[in-house]
Amino acid sequence: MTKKELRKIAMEQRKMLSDADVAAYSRELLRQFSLIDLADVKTVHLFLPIEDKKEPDTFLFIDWLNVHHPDIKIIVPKADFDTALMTHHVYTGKDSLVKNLYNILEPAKEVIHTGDIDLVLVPLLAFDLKGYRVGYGKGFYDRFLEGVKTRKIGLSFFAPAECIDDVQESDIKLDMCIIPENIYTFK
Ligand SMILES: Nc1nc2c(c(=O)[nH]1)N(C=O)[C@@H](CNc1ccc(C(=O)N[C@@H](CCC(=O)O)C(=O)O)cc1)CN2
Ligand SMILES: Nc1ncnc2c1ncn2[C@@H]1O[C@H](COP(=O)(O)OP(=O)(O)OP(=O)(O)O)[C@@H](O)[C@H]1O
Repeated sequence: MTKKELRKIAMEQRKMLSDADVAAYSRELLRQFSLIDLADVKTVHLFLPIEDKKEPDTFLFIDWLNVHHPDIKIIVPKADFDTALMTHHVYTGKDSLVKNLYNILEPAKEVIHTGDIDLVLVPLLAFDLKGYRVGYGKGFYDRFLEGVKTRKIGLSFFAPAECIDDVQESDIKLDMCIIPENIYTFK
């Protein structure tokens, strides 16, 4: 299927989820994530969930990391919709977040992280069995992940599509994708 078709289906599937579904699936995603070896990970980059879009609740991941891996630094993005580029900032707690025009929580302060990132939790609407993904269609994560040496792990509430037909040169492949029931690893 095409990205456009997969995007539409995923948006409809998400709309059907109740808040309780989102919470339960998010806990299952975290349970799967907790099975991954983080021994070499010093820095984790993650997206903050957009209210109303029924994204995985990554605040559960933040809380879990703070308890089980207190030395891991957490980085969150700030998106510039004029340039489709993101800057990356050390997460210092919920109090430091503000909502932008697109209802995305982002750090208010401009302390930019320029060091290495060992692992990125990648938002997506759909992914396929090769590890390609479909997002909201602005290419933010493709631009960000181009040329960054890091482990890329997608988070999805739904099982993979067989194949994304219109993959482009600029599309970045995931190393893994977590769904509530399973972890997919791509070569
Ligand atoms: N939590 C989270 N943060 C993220 C992403 C994401 O997928 N999830 N992004 C991943 O790349 C970037 C943001 N991408 C986005 C793209 C579109 C819309 C949005 O609200 N679109 C409108 C349509 C607006 C338009 O087309 O002008 C909508 O869906 O109603 C939001 C975020 C960066 N930050
Ligand atoms: N590295 C890049 N440099 C320039 N343009 C890019 C790059 N990556 C993607 N694009 C462009 O951005 C647009 C959106 O790409 P695509 O449909 O793959 O977005 P997406 O992966 O669904 O969205 P997102 O990454 O925001 O979640 C496309 O027109 C694509 O050509």
